[in-house]
Amino acid sequence: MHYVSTRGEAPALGFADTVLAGLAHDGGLYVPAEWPQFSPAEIRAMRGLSYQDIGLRVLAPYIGGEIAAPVFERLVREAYATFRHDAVCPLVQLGPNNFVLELFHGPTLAFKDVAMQLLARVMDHVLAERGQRATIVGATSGDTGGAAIEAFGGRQRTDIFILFPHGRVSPVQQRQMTTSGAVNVHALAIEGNFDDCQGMLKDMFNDHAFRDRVALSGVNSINWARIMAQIVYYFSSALSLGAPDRPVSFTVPTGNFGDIFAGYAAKRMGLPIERLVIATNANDILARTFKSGEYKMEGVVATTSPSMDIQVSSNFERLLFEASGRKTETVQRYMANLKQSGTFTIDAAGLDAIRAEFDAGRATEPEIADTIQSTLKRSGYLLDPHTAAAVHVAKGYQDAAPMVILGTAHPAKFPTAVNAACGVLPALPSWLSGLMEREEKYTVLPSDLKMVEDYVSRHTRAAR
Ligand SMILES: Cc1ncc(COP(=O)(O)O)c(C=O)c1O
Ligand SMILES: N[C@@H](CCOP(=O)(O)O)C(=O)O
Repeated sequence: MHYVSTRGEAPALGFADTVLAGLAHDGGLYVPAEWPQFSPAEIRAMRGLSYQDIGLRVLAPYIGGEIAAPVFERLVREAYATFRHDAVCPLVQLGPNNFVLELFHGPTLAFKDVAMQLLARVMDHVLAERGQRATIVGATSGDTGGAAIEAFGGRQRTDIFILFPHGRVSPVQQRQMTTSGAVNVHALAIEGNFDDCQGMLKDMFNDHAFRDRVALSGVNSINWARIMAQIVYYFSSALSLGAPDRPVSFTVPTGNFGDIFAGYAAKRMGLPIERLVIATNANDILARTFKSGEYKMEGVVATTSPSMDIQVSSNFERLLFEASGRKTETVQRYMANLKQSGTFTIDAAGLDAIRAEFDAGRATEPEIADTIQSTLKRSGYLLDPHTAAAVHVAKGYQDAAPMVILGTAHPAKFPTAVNAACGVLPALPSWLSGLMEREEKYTVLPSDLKMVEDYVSRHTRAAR
């Protein structure tokens, strides 16, 4: 297996190089050169397997033999031993044909742990084999940062710098990033929003001198390994509901488009998926694009689902690549327009291709609050605001296929919003109970590329 850039001007790479590269050298994102295929019989044969064993089968073609099978098996088993539920990602039934896939039983209570726990182990293994170190820089709207710090904190071969928007993450999210205490962890509160943080991260990757000097790597979903690991739970949940003999639909709370792109990948691999529904909060650029074909930035508003307060949805580029028939010139044109004028228009064929695979809807703040309240009343189930956005949007798509809503965060990460919506104050699980009392350590920096690069250069131990 090798991986190609969505912009077509970077060398194709094998699995390990793709993981270390993060973003391609031409500014594009890596995607598999072809989608591995699973026949209905091969999918059927996964029924009844554990989450870990399904993962080993689904992920094997992507590794392409670059990590020896027994080693990869150990990494997978160690990664999911950190989860507090035997099923790793259990399904909970809310009503007839209606399910929540709980992705928040990992150490930081968000779906990011599913991929990050594996990515950290894979990266460590590759770096150790090569005798190298790496500097990891990540941008977060709240959850990726905590998951990355938890997964990479204390590791010998990496220093990790997480850029988060100052004052725009929940108090629990912030403490998960600022109280690690590990010497290789640096939490940077940036005076800006998530798009500013992610924009600077991409600029760092495109500053090749800096990138090479610090051996830059990324753990956002620009890194293919993040998407890859998230494909597994589409298989595991669909298998529990009768795949491949019964199609299943998914509604996914969406920001950076990584999670739902993993669903698209599962479909391309042969998993029968009826609908893939994009659910946004009030920052609805994806829902608007789906309707009009015009991707148009309008500024971000702060919501009770802060992790989805995103305008520049990085993985949408992977979809544009597929929807254009893998025409890298088309992707380059769209991305150049976006950079220049904050907008681009998807051509008719591309838009038809996207509409053939996806549906999309948005949830307003009152709709999210109402959904938290009514779901608690009707099903006795407490949603976090991100999952609630998806539950609201999914209501418009109830048909014959079971609908699986991706439960991306535990409600205790957003206690104020949940309490305001339904009067219940969700408590943190016991292993995190001291979190809010721990001492914080973080540095506030302006949204200024040179200042952030300078900070990273001075504090990394991987500089050449
Ligand atoms: C809790 C939560 N839900 C949903 C999302 C959106 O996921 P994605 O960015 O993969 O679309 C995020 C952040 O990305 C998140 O942290
Ligand atoms: N919502 C995310 C934003 C970054 O997403 P990623 O999946 O690209 O890492 C967050 O919580 O940080």
